[in-house]
Amino acid sequence: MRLIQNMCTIAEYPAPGSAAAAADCCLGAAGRRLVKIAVVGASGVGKTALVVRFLTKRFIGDYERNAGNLYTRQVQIEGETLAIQVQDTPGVQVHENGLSCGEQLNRCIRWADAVVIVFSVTDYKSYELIGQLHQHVQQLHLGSRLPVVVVANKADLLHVKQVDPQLGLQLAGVLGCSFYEVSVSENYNDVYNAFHVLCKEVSHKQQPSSTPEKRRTSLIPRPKSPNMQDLKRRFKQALSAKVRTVTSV
Ligand SMILES: Nc1nc2c(ncn2[C@@H]2O[C@H](COP(=O)(O)OP(=O)(O)OP(=O)(O)O)[C@@H](O)[C@H]2O)c(=O)[nH]1
Repeated sequence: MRLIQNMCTIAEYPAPGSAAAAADCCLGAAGRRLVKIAVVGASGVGKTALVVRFLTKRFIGDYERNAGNLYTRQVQIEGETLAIQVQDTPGVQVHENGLSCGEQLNRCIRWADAVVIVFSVTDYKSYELIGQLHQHVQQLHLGSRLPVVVVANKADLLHVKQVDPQLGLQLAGVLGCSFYEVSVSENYNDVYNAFHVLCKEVSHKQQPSSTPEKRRTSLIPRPKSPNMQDLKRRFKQALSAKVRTVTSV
């Protein structure tokens, strides 16, 4: 769904893949490091609500159909301010022979540095999609394992619950992802934490484990420590020279 009007706190960005988007692909505003996140999942699971909550802290409850909007905010990760772009996506369709991800959705996934896969605890089918969606995401990023967080939404709707969150937790564990059960309508902190953990993961991935400078330093051979025999010999030489000097005086 598309965010309803009047979100003046959110800056809208050009669609992924456009020339304007390509221009700021690595650095966000003010030269900050940029983390690009796509939010995917079945229709109606609360993707737009999740994005809006993360960006504005507000739950509005009424959203238009998704127009594939891209939004931005800044987040502090380990003392650094990162620019974050969040891409809301159209709901994934399911057909007899599996997932049907349109080209728009695939483009968003390819563009992203990380993905939030959302399902609703009130919709078992949306949960069943998670495994396939995760596989699809990784296939579009062959060669580099994309950070993914699985989010189980609508935890407040206990009376119509169809999925035990434990199932989500187990599945996320099998897929090697973090897992958050949230109620977008009732709790901002869990939503924030889900995005925060993902940003942290991307941030660590973006930073090379050791800088070229460090690597070069580690390649310079360290001076050999003198061996004990040599030390003893030199010590004896110095001692006898001193004795000679003393006796000659
Ligand atoms: N009770 C409750 N309702 C929620 C929650 N999150 C979202 N909703 C409602 O679920 C409905 C669908 O939310 P959307 O954010 O539009 O879902 P979507 O995944 O973007 O849907 P598509 O655009 O069709 O893919 C809306 O009526 C929201 O108000 C939640 O945590 N609790």
